[in-house]
Amino acid sequence: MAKHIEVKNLTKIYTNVDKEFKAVDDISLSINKNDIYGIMGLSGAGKSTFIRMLNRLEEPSSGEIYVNGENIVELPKKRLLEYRRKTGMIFQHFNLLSSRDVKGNVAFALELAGWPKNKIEPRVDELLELVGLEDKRNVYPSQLSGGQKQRVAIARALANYPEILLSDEATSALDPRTTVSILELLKNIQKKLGLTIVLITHQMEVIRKVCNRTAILSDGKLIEEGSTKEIFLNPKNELTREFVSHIAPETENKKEKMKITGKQMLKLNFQGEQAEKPYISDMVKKYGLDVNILGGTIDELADDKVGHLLVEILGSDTDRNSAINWLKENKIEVEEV
Ligand SMILES: Nc1ncnc2c1ncn2[C@@H]1O[C@H](COP(=O)(O)OP(=O)(O)OP(=O)(O)O)[C@@H](O)[C@H]1O
Repeated sequence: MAKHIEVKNLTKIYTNVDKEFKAVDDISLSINKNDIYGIMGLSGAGKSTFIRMLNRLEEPSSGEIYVNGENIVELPKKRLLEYRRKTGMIFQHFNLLSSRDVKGNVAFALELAGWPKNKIEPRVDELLELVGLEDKRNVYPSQLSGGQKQRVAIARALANYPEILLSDEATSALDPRTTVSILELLKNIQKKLGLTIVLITHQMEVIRKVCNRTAILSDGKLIEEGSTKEIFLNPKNELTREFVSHIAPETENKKEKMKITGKQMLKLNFQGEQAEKPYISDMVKKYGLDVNILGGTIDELADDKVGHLLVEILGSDTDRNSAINWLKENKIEVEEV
């Protein structure tokens, strides 16, 4: 995969009164071309500061950001403007101009970029079709729903054929159903236009639905990074585990009880097609065991699925061990919890 954005030791220090505060603390990561790269963290983790440094709406205190191999931290003003034009951005509160109608809002980005007048209208029509708003071209933002406003903002962000789209909590102000439709739109335009999308969110659902790679931030630091599949399948950090919690509260109680009674609970991690195959019933038949199923989930990811099952396997130690080995031979991860 070709690297599109490479961030090296990026740090942002704010000075409040005379105290220094690291909002982003020495983050290094790589984003490939055509990724939908999710950055997740709690409020105050540094997500906004991080993404705003990617187009230098925020100036880094130190570190480098290579985009197609060029360090954009060092870009002179004119080149920075050009780069920003090729890096669209959408926001939680849409940032539309209330005095302009839908077509005027989209045209604004083209006017700023110096497009000739006769080329603006056909491009606006093309963009409105792309986001499904052809019939709203003469409507003002105050007459639009949140989802429609975000579609206008997306059309505007795509106006100058960007290679990168930055999304700053674009679905946070939307209801769940509208969130899904905007995420679907992002997924479609990514494919259609070959974009690289970087999005920040505090919702793991957003990551699950659209992102192929994910970074988790906490207190300005990168605490985990990898394919979304790996993060859902095998979260390493405590906080990531919490975000991807596969274990319902009642199962947590059972887990505590089992600890007290000395019983062993296993977590089985399935991926892709495995998540739908009847491994447990096959294992029961093969080894003559009993299995107590304590909980389970299947997470549908953007382009894959992962499943988790919490079980207690009842039988002799030898049969149990053989069954566990058989699961492992079938490439199912088995974890003692
Ligand atoms: N201009 C600023 N001056 C001082 N501190 C700031 C400034 N901007 C952000 N911060 C601080 O930096 C930290 C990270 O903020 P940031 O907005 O990047 O976090 P976030 O993860 O996007 O949070 P949220 O989801 O709440 O927006 C916070 O503690 C915030 O108070």
